[in-house]
Amino acid sequence: MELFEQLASKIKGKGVRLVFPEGADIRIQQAATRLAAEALVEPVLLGDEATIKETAQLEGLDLQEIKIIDPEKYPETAMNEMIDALVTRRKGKTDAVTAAKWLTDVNYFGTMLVYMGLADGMVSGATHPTGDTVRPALQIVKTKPGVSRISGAFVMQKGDQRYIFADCAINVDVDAQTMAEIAIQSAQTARVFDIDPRVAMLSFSTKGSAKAPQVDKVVEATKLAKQAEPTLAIDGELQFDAAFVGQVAAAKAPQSTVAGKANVFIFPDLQAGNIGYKIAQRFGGFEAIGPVLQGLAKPISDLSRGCNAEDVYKVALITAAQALA
Ligand SMILES: CC(C)(COP(=O)(O)OP(=O)(O)OC[C@H]1O[C@@H](n2cnc3c(N)ncnc32)[C@H](O)[C@@H]1OP(=O)(O)O)[C@@H](O)C(=O)NCCC(=O)NCCS
Ligand SMILES: CC(=O)OP(=O)(O)O
Repeated sequence: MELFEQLASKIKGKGVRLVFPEGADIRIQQAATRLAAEALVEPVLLGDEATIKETAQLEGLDLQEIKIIDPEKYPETAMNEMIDALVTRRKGKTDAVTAAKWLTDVNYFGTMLVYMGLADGMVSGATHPTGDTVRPALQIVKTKPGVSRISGAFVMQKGDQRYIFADCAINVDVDAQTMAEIAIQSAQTARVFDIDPRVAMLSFSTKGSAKAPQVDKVVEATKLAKQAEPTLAIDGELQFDAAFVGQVAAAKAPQSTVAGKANVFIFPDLQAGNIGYKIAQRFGGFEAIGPVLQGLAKPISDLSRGCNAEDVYKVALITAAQALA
């Protein structure tokens, strides 16, 4: 069964409540109506009800079955409870005035619905940049036990080829420890998507071909990841061609058991990761699904602003499956 059919069969009829803060966006509405019609998700759209319905009507979409919450008209008692919960969660870092201000932002409001258990997950980022989408989750939902940094992976898919790229979305620069943690998290993400992970720690150098502090970081990260998970198939530092192409691997890293056959690619910083996935997507014709946020305590997913309704639908399936995991 194809990946998204598998996810759909897992979540169908389970009543997973996903909040979509960008309720007036047509791509969100198209995905939400499809998810509701297929009984995969119970979508909750945030925003001004009249605007949301006007957009839907123009596109001929029927939102009868879909819940809409206008944060501006949220009942006063419920809003006060939300402010209190946010202030308590922030443990002295955020006062009630700031909390009330934050909650005028749909991403904070949606994140609080998830944090308070009033929704099971959230999908946003079709119109908001990643920072604005994920910051509330980093501040409020925070990491799962045992994880120190959240990161963003993409599932890159074309035909029967499927790979994981990370971090392509969150950590602007990483030290060796964080890069090692991202590698381990990404191997776990790979298993969720039926990929048996072989992890390449990417660099502009292969096995000492160049000397620079940036290369040392990748070597150190590889060592730390191996120490943390000795059975994981992981190697570095590797250039992308050595990681991916058998012939190049034979020349550049003949001793490596990962080189030439890697399927999980860990980038040394966000410049490389974000540029890398977009090149594979736009030149290489790969579908880029994600970013799938790794390490959050509750599922909140970001979208690329370049997404279409199909991307929103797929990210929603992943988010709903994470909510049931
Ligand atoms: C994600 C991002 C917005 C966080 O930046 P920020 O808001 O300036 O982060 P701060 O350092 O102020 O931290 C805010 C909170 O989030 C937490 N946080 C930040 N990054 C985190 C991470 N990777 N994992 C876990 N927590 C994190 C901090 O600990 C802090 O928590 P606190 O308020 O409880 O102390 C920022 O790293 C960013 O812009 N990344 C790039 C996003 C992007 O544009 N990607 C490309 C497109 S996908
Ligand atoms: C993931 C990503 O690059 O997002 P955006 O295109 O919205 O910046």
